[in-house]
Amino acid sequence: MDKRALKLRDLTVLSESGSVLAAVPRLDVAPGEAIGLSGPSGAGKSSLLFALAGLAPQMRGSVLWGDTDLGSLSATARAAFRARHIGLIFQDHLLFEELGALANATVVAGFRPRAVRRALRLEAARRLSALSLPEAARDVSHFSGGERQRVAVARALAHRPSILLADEPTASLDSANAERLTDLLLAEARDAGRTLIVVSHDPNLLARMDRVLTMAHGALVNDFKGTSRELG
Ligand SMILES: Nc1ncnc2c1ncn2[C@@H]1O[C@H](COP(=O)(O)OP(=O)(O)OP(=O)(O)O)[C@@H](O)[C@H]1O
Repeated sequence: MDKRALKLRDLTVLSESGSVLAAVPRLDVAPGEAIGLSGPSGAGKSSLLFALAGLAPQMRGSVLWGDTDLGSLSATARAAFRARHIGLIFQDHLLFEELGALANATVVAGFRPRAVRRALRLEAARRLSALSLPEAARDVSHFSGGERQRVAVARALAHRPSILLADEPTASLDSANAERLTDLLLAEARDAGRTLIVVSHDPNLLARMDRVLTMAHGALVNDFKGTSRELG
């Protein structure tokens, strides 16, 4: 079954101590849809995005990518699913400062079988050079904000995932770099038919998504696709 299709059913995302961070009774995302997730600070957007990657501290209910329910998998099986199907771009990039761009972009290789690691490294190197990044071996600590963000994109895409999740990818960029990154994310999603879900406050980015979901107080309050639809 197509892993790019997302179904949430009675999802509750909880903190380590059991407080509710986000609750979504029902949500369906079609394969290849580009979704923006907006809403005020503290609304639960990152918590929901992390749950979609199987990284919530705790959760109840179902996060179904195709026929795989992340909630029913062990932590090891969730990590394996992520390494195969999900590309993640974190807020503030979360790069390993002491490593070069290529080492950062191929971190996921450690979670994949030996047989696919070489292909993955080649793909990461190809992407870095296509993104015009400086010397792949140089520590990323010396990179500019835009360059760091491109390393994060190369890392998210090196294993050719069918799902791309990004948490405020343009937050630390100037407007020209933000627009370039939005172009890149949408091209990567559309060219390969990837499902793209992006948490963002950036109105320019949100305006270019197929559909924008708005959250408040841990709940989805609006689902906008061409014509606004208030959720009951
Ligand atoms: N692990 C956790 N334990 C306890 N509280 C948490 C945890 N993670 C997030 N929170 C709290 O849950 C709320 C939602 O956080 P979240 O990061 O999901 O919001 P957000 O909508 O992404 O906000 P922002 O736009 O500021 O990034 C916040 O009040 C946050 O402090």
